[in-house]
Formats: sequence, C-alpha cells, structure tokens
Amino acid sequence: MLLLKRSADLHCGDLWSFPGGKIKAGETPKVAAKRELTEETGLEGCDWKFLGDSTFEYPDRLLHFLLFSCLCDNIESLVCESTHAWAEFDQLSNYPMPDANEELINMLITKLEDELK
Ligand SMILES: Nc1nc2c([nH]c(=O)n2[C@H]2C[C@H](O)[C@@H](COP(=O)(O)OP(=O)(O)OP(=O)(O)O)O2)c(=O)[nH]1
Repeated sequence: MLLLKRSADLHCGDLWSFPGGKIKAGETPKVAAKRELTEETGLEGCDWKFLGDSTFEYPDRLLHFLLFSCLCDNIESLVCESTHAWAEFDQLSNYPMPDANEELINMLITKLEDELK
C-alpha cells in the first residue's frame, strides 16, 4: 500500500496518509481519486474499486471519505513531492496516521480480505 507523509503545515500534518484529497466541483468521486493519485504520485492506477464511505469529525471539521483501491503496475514512474512508503497491511501500525484512518483501514481489510489471502 502506498502511503504519503503529509507536510507539517497541513491539517493532519506530519502524519502518514493515503493519496487523496478533496473532490472539485463537477467531478465524480472516482475521477477525483484518479486525479489526486496522479497529481500526488505521477502514477496511473488500474482496476479501481469503490470500497465504501466513512464520516469522521475532527474538532474543526467534518470529513466524508469515499475510499477507493487501485493497483499500480508502473511504480517505477512514481514521482512524489512528499516522503512516501510502500507498506504491507501488517506494517501499517508503524506509520502514525490521522484518527479517521482507523475506520478506513478496517474498511480496506474487510473489502480486500479475499485478495489479501
Ligand atoms: N489524503 C488524505 N487525507 C486524509 C487522510 N486521512 C485524513 O484524515 N485525511 C484528511 C486530511 C485533510 O483534512 C483531508 C484531505 O484534504 P487534503 O488537504 O489532502 O486535500 P487536497 O489535496 O484537496 O488539498 P487542498 O487542495 O485543500 O490543499 O482529509 C488520508 O488518509 N489521506
């Protein structure tokens, strides 16, 4: 799984997160997910799957997440401004993440269980 370290000056700064960002007006969630992946990593994913949604309330904002998975087979073309890491599922606890990610990771594990076997 690809993780990106958020800059210190951002919300959830200095924490590890999944590639992603806010949906722009007029975009479908999937188009936004693809755009964010490419903007942040230069990668084009394939085999996109919608895994589910989740809402999390931080003290200063309420966020609604739409979680997608994809496969990347061209990882040598990764170009990333942020520090990045490829992590196995059982290594995720080594990467401090935003509070909202606990539910996102549970969703990932549940939805991708068969593929992880
Ligand atoms: N990308 C990403 N954001 C996460 C994760 N977990 C989590 O709580 N967040 C929060 C942090 C931010 O408040 C929000 C994502 O917004 P963002 O700042 O990355 O969005 P963006 O790239 O569109 O940034 P901007 O244009 O608004 O600067 O979701 C995660 O795993 N990945």
